[in-house]
Formats: sequence, C-alpha cells, structure tokens
Amino acid sequence: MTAVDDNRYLRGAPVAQRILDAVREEALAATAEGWKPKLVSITVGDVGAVDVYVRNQRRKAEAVGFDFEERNFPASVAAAELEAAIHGMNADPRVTGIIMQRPLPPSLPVRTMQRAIHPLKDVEGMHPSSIGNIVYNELDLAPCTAAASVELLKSTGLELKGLEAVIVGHSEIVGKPIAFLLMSEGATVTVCHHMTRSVAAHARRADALFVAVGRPRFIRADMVKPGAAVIDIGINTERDEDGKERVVGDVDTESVKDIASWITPVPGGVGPVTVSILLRNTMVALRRQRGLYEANYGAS
Ligand SMILES: NC(=O)C1=CN([C@@H]2O[C@H](COP(=O)(O)OP(=O)(O)OC[C@H]3O[C@@H](n4cnc5c(N)ncnc54)[C@H](OP(=O)(O)O)[C@@H]3O)[C@@H](O)[C@H]2O)C=CC1
Ligand SMILES: Nc1nc(=O)c2c([nH]1)NC[C@@H]1CN(c3ccc(C(=O)N[C@@H](CCC(=O)O)C(=O)O)cc3)C=[N+]21
Repeated sequence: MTAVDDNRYLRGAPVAQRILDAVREEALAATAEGWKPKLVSITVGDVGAVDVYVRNQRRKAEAVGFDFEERNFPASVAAAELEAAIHGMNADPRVTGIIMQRPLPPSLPVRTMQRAIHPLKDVEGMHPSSIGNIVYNELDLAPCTAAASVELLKSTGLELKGLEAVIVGHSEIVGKPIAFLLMSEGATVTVCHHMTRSVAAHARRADALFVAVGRPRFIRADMVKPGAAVIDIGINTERDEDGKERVVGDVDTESVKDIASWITPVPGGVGPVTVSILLRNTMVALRRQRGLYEANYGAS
C-alpha cells in the first residue's frame, strides 16, 4: 500500500486544516475591527534546519490573513542587541506574536532570550511564566509541537483518561510539555530519556507512544505494542543512496506501521499541525492583548 491510501497513517493535513479554518475566520473578523494579527519570526544565523518551518509559517500565516515578518540576525549578534530588538517588538502595537526559532548559536543563552519576549506576545508558550500555565491545567496557549502531538492523538478518538502514554525525549520544548498536557487529560504518563534503563521495555507498554529524540529509526517494530498510536515528532534530514536529501522522523515507519493502529507520517504528520497551532496561539495572544487594551481604554 502507498502512504496515500493506508489508513493507518494519521495525517496532519485534515487536523491542521480544521484549525486553520477557525483561525482564518477569527483573523478576518479581528482585521475588520482594526486588529490585524501579525507574527514575527526571529532566526539567528544561518539555520537550515528551521528553513522549512519558517517557510511554512509564512505560507500558512498569509493564507489565514496574518501579516508575517522574518527578522534574521547574524550569528555574531550580541545577547544585549537581540534583547533590545525583542523589546522593540514587545512595545510595537502592530506585533501580535513573536516566535524565536531554535537552535540559537551557543553564544546566546536560550532561556534569557526566551524570557525577553513579553508573555502576552509569547505565542510558543515558552516564557518561564507561560510554561507554568500547563502545570495549572490552563491549556489554551501551550507549546506548539506538544499541543500538535496531543491534538493528533485526540483525532484518533481514543479515550485519554487512563491511557498508558509513553514519551521518549524530555526536552523543554517538546517532551516535557507533552507530559503535562497528557496528565491534564487524565493519561498515565511515563517519560523516557537517555538515562532510562530500557526505553524498549517502557515503549512496549504504551497505548500512545510519543517520540521526540532526533534520531532516525530510533523506534523499531519490536518496541511497539500492537494496536498502539505512534506519534512521530522527529524531523531529521538524511541523504539517501543517490545523494538526495529527505526528511525522516524518529520512527522506523515501514516496520512500525504493520504493528501500530495509527502512525503519524513524516513529513505530513506533526509538522503541519505545529504550524497551525502556532497561528491559533497567535489568535489567543491577540484576544488577550485586545482584552487588556479594551479594559484600559474602552472598546475601540
Ligand atoms: N514536528 C515539529 O514540530 C518539531 C519537531 N522537532 C524534532 O523533534 C526531535 C526532538 O527535538 P527536541 O526535543 O528539540 O530535541 P532535543 O535534542 O532537545 O531532545 C532530545 C531528547 O531525546 C532524548 N534522548 C536522546 N538520546 C536518547 C536515547 N538514546 N534514549 C532515550 N532518549 C534519548 C534526550 O534526552 P537527554 O536530554 O536525557 O539526553 C532529549 O530529552 C528532533 O528531531 C526535532 O527536529 C522539534 C521541534 C518541533
Ligand atoms: N522555537 C522553535 N520551535 C519549534 O517548534 C521549532 C524550532 N524552534 N526550530 C525547528 C524545529 C523544527 N520544527 C518544524 C515544524 C514544522 C515543520 C513542518 O511543517 N514540516 C512539514 C513539511 C516538511 C517538508 O516540506 O519537508 C511536514 O513535516 O510535513 C518542520 C519543522 C519546529 N521547530
């Protein structure tokens, strides 16, 4: 069977489209009322790995009626200079949301830079004061990739309450927030990382397996429970035999798709949903900014 007609594939496109349709409707209404959403993407240096992400952000942002601006800084930019530029965007009323693409050059402290983005404009939900919200079960503006992964799991129709979920990878931006989102939904959550004694032993128990490690084919068929839902978050670039570059996830999709009941393809799985959640988060930020403005100055 081909990737297109195999119904084990849990494809991102329909989930992403549903989100984008709702965002577009809200964005058009807000624009008509003088509140056009604008997203600013910050990249530092020449980071090929984020090109696809930023390209898709622009394409989808424009498709739903947002303004989109790319700000690229040289890898040599000083922390104080980048911070000052972010403060300028914080103060600019035309800017609704700011996303700082990772990775940053090692010379820049990620957490300090992330903290420079005002929480009201933090559309990734990665400011230390934003990320706390998911601990308190406030889930409407959660880190995009984590929210996208959980959204895809929900689209299977599986009952999340009591579900055995295993996450491989515990980064601040992906694995940890997925764990909090799933706990909020009532799942029983196990988080694996490089010190875990046997990732395979945990993974085999999972009704839902989330993989965010950054290594092609890390999860093989013998690590998956029959009938499980496998959410492959990895985005890795590989060269095949004839030298062509291709994007692969962290799961050995070819073998795992015969065991799992659902598997997200890469590309075409989590990635497109991540982009649509980023735009949805921008609308949440806009609503909050507008609410604050109107509370202070009255409705416009
Ligand atoms: N689709 C999307 O929207 C996005 C996709 N990604 C992709 O997801 C993947 C992960 O990204 P990210 O979380 O940022 O990556 P990080 O490198 O920050 O995290 C990788 C995680 O994997 C763990 N790990 C590494 N080796 C092993 C091992 N042998 N056994 C168990 N765990 C291991 C690490 O654990 P430890 O820290 O203990 O070493 C770490 O927690 C990448 O492929 C990335 O490109 C990322 C962001 C968005
Ligand atoms: N602060 C920050 N947050 C991130 O979430 C973040 C980041 N930095 N840095 C880079 C990684 C990577 N990432 C992708 C998201 C979507 C696609 C995507 O849309 N992929 C499509 C297209 C793939 C293709 O066309 O080849 C797909 O998977 O189908 C790709 C990559 C987010 N990341």
